[in-house]
Amino acid sequence: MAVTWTPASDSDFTDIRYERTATPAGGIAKITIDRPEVRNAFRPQTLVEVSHALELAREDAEVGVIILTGEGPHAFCSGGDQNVRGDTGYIPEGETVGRFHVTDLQIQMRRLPKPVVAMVAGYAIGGGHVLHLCCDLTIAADNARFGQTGPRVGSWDGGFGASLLRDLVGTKKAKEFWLLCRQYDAAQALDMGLVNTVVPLERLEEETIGWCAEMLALSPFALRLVKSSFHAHEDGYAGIQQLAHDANLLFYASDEAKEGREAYKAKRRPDFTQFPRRA
Ligand SMILES: CC(C)(COP(=O)(O)OP(=O)(O)OC[C@H]1O[C@@H](n2cnc3c(N)ncnc32)[C@H](O)[C@@H]1OP(=O)(O)O)[C@@H](O)C(=O)NCCC(=O)NCCSC(=O)CCC(=O)c1ccccc1C(=O)O
Repeated sequence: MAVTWTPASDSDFTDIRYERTATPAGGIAKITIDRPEVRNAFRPQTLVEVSHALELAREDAEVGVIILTGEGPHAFCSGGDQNVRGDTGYIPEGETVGRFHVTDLQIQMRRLPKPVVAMVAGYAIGGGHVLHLCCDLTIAADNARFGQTGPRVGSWDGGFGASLLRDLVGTKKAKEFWLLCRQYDAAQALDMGLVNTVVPLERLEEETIGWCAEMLALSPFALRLVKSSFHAHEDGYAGIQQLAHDANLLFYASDEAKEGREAYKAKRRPDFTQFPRRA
């Protein structure tokens, strides 16, 4: 399915593009890291903008699925921009002290109650590889290459970069990624369960849209629960909290929960006897 993308924000993004398209089943948002001159490496500003765009997509009731991608055929993302890496983290322009903006972004992607799909052409390397790991699905072009470079450049990610990778490819292979810093092509990535499918580069967006359209045809709240169910185990207490709060959202619509609310407002004792104690 070929689609037309429309810029979808008043924000003055410098490092990304935020676009939307409408399909009969609902809207798709696309966030494109737009720094091809550095293989779409991210600097703090890039991540601030991605985070803002994710929030826009979350709050947009028309949007059901979000695509994260990189500009051009050469790279999805090559991780942290080594030119703005200081001794205190990655340093925003005009500031002297840095941090890892990617820490919060990874959590935001996991928390987001809509599926996030990585659309990968070219390199997904370093912190860029971790971003694809944090996406719910990955659609790869046949020129995609995956790998971690941390130990080569004096860095590592023992968070999602290790744990999610291990969940996908197994401990030995995940350690191989990190201990040898090799790169793996798209066929190898598919073989080891790192990506969902591989298609010719020229069909990458069409295929990704197809997967998004399939999800858009499904129950949005069921998709939300599927996502939080997976993360309940993977993300520990924070994952359980997300799933529990999602369930509570549903419970709020029940007569039983409404009785508690209405009784409180009416300053009377709640009458829960009308509700069955289900076996
Ligand atoms: C990606 C490459 C394999 C692509 O190779 P190639 O196609 O041959 O292109 P190049 O000629 O190498 O690159 C073109 C141009 O881009 C510049 N560039 C590429 N990547 C970066 C980068 N990451 N930072 C800055 N600049 C970059 C390159 O220098 C060239 O510029 P010219 O001026 O034209 O020469 C290859 O480019 C490559 O290996 N790149 C480096 C990959 C890398 O090591 N990335 C950093 C890994 S560390 C990291 O990402 C930490 C991230 C993070 O914030 C973090 C912190 C704490 C916990 C977890 C994380 C986390 O992992 O997320």
